[in-house]
Amino acid sequence: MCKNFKIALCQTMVKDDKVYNLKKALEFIEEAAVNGANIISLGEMFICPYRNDVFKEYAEEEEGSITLKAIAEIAKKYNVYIVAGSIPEKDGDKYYNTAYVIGKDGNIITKHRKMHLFDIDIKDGVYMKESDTFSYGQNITMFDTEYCKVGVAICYDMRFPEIFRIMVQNDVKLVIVPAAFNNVTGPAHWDIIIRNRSVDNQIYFAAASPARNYDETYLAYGHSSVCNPFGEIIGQLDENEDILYCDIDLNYLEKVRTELPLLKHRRLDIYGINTKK
Ligand SMILES: O=C(O)CCC(=O)C(=O)O
Repeated sequence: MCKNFKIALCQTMVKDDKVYNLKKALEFIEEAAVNGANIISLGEMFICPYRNDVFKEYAEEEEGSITLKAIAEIAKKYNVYIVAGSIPEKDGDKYYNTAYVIGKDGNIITKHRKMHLFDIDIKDGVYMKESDTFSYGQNITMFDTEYCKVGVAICYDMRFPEIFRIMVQNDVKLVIVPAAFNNVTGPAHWDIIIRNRSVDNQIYFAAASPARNYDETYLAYGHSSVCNPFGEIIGQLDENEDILYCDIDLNYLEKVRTELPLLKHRRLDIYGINTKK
């Protein structure tokens, strides 16, 4: 098993224009692949503005999806894994905020439907009610690679530590989270959550955001980040378009787990909940 590999987080600018957004995503993926990335992630809703009034208009069914076809082709061309940020998925009369994972052969390996929908109302801050459009995903999502098992969640999901502990119990060593925090909760919570999820679970944690578009009502925080298993942020962008590259070193992860054996020291006999594999 290869213990070292490179991930790239593509922080693209998202406009109210699907053709533009897809073209931009493909350009960034191509650049990341040429620069040696093995696993590439796009941000949450890289294909459409983060707004309830446009989600249904931008939504695609899995079968026949133009976006997925293009991402699959580029994954195969460059022999890379792609966590295709998220897109609005239409399934019958339901809609989901969905991250597709595409394998090196261009096939869909799995998909994560956002489990926790972002329904919040911070006075004079930010209002969002995703459940006006989307239905709840029902599954924790993990997939195997030749490097390690990888977990996938979407944005608000990252606030719920239970799912990452379950992932770790299933041997996940890297979590990738397409996300789009905002200019209120981003400065307050983004770094803390990323570092907490990493340090508690002794995993690499990568969060990929869209860039900030000042023409939009929802101002994405940007700041795509990667944190190592010791809780140190080893790479972070600002709010502008860019690609973040980070080397993942699983020997380092083992070193951290050996020197500070938190996972071994858990009192699973006492906690009594969520301890099953
Ligand atoms: O949790 C937050 O503060 C932001 C979440 C969010 O923007 C989302 O789930 O899309």
